Amino acid sequence: MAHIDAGKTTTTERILFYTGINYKIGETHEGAATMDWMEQEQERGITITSAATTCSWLDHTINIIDTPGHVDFTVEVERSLRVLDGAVAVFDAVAGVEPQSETVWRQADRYDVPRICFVNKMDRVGAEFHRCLDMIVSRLGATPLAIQLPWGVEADFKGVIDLVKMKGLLWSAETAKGEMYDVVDIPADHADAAREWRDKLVETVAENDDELMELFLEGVEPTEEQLVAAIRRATLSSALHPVLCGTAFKNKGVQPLLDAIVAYLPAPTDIPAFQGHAVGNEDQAVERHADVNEPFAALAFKIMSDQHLGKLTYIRIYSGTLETGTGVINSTKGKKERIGKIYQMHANKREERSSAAAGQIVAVMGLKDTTTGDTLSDAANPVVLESMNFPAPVINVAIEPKTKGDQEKLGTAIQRLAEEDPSFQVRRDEETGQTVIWGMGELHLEILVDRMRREFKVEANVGRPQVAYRETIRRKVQKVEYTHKKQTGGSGQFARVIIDLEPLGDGNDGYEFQNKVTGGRIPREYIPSVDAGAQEAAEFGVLAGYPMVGVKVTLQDGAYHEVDSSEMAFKIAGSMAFKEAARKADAVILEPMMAVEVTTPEDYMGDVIGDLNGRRGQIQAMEDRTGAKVIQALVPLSEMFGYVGDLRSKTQGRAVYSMQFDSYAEVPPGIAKEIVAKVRGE
Ligand SMILES: Nc1nc2c(ncn2[C@@H]2O[C@H](COP(=O)(O)OP(=O)(O)OP(=O)(O)O)[C@@H](O)[C@H]2O)c(=O)[nH]1
Repeated sequence: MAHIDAGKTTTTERILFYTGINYKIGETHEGAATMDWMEQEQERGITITSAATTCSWLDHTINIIDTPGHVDFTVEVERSLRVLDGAVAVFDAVAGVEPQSETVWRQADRYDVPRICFVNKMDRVGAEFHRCLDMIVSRLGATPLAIQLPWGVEADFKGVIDLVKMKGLLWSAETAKGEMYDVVDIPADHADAAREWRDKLVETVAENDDELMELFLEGVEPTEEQLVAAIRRATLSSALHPVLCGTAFKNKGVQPLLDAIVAYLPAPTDIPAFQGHAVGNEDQAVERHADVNEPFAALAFKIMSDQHLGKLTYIRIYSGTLETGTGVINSTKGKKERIGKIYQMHANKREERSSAAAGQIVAVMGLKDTTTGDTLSDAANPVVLESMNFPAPVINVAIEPKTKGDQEKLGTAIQRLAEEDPSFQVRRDEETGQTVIWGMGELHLEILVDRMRREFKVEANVGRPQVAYRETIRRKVQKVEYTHKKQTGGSGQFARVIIDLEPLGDGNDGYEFQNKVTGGRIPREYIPSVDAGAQEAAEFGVLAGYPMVGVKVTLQDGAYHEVDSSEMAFKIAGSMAFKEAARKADAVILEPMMAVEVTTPEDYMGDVIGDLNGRRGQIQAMEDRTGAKVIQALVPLSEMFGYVGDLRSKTQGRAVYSMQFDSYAEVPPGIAKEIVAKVRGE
């Protein structure tokens, strides 16, 4: 996991090469990386989907998921962190801890994933290992544990000083692919630093591990075995994060990284328990362990449609075993599923297996109803494992098929892509008849549209990206009454409802419904219809057609008619009452705010800040970073379109920026008016 371009894919390619999976190293900038197998990934040199692969090192099986760094694909990181037991955070030795590395670090905190750090690109001009250590402290609030020091830097980077073994690891032959390195005595010019940092290492570990502390207090130098065991314990408890360095591109430092993965990151059996709950009862905890003798339980974390095979579901097996042709239950949805085939995946290649067991990550074919986040379990012993969080999409675009034929293909494409990607949503605007697709950012939507064209042969006109606004209310309104009454020919329609509508508050962006009608004033069977009607109305807001979030509907009272009432009548009444109440409750529009970070030479700082202010940005912080200024600001997404070009021309291409979603905030009244007027075509 890392910020974009830190070198995750390059490092993974080296790993596949050294572990014997690949015979050739695929370079990302040549479009040949195994892990970036999608056409779009190879063209753009970035990772979009997280490919899963399996390799073996020192008699251990390692499952790797190479995740994307671009913030638009954060959902991929989320699901990977949910199913992996450990992570390697890759940093660029020049840029250090960048904003997206901070985000993924926090995601890993949330899932309590132990991590080690790899400071990559030590060969680049400006590389600084120690600054990176400092930034791990200042930006991530974490405790780095340097278990290596760089041996040389930039063009002179030769290898690493191993502070655990107290040896030098030297890659001497630049032409070879770094398969061989020599273990030598620490060179004299690095001896003092090595001693100093070795002492620091032992001290830091001792502070976080009682066993080592005892030795330390007795003044006994720990053996290599004792030290490794103590580092492992401190890493598994996330107290410390071992830090290594190297240059994946120049083939130095990757094998010791693999050694460290085996030595310090957890095996499934190191995890005390995997948490879940009983079916239908979230309060009743159920635990699973990495044990083949326990009942089968697995989490589906990714769906991929393969043009030849159909739907592949990636699962992480937590307990028990799974065999082809057997039945399991999707305990999240309460549906039976049959396991067609089981594959061990190597990026987009696969090997068929007859069974798989606890600890493994495999793809299975034949599942019908399972979507990302669902638990599959033994039918006799169902459990629902903790699922994952998915962020809300912040941007949308209207898409219009060119011909009738394209219309059908578009439907299929959208359905398949939405199955794969939980951060991709679709809505049909009832009034305009337009299909609107929602995603995480411009790049995300661009890739989706591109995939529709290439993989599903859909020709379509695509509108300009729009900000995904939302609506909410500011105050509570009580006893809003609506009566739906219609007399057309035969039986009429009658339904009366009285509702309260209030903000949920506390940043809660959900929807809640409570029924307080008693004494049969509205028959039981009609209550869900009122709820459904209100939800349908909420989906299209009352100001500008955006989803209304953060509201609670309380059904207080109502009336029905023996003959003329129906579910439909109550649904309409629910919907109309909701709209009327929302209009009275001071509805407002919310807009996504982005956390923007700009790194610029000092000369342009004034221009950059002025420009951000002009975009309604609020400057949050400014700091120095080796010859440059870093500006952090909160800016509405609607003001950020085209920022790439503007920043480039204002700073002669010398500033860079990154941005990610931060929160939703109320749109100032003047701008809200403009948004409403635009939607209404005024
Ligand atoms: N100088 C130097 N360049 C490197 C090194 N490692 C990777 N690169 C280059 O940095 C660029 C980005 O590398 P990737 O491996 O694609 O980075 P990534 O983190 O996988 O990027 P995303 O998946 O798009 O987030 C490529 O041009 C690599 O060749 C390194 O150790 N030194």
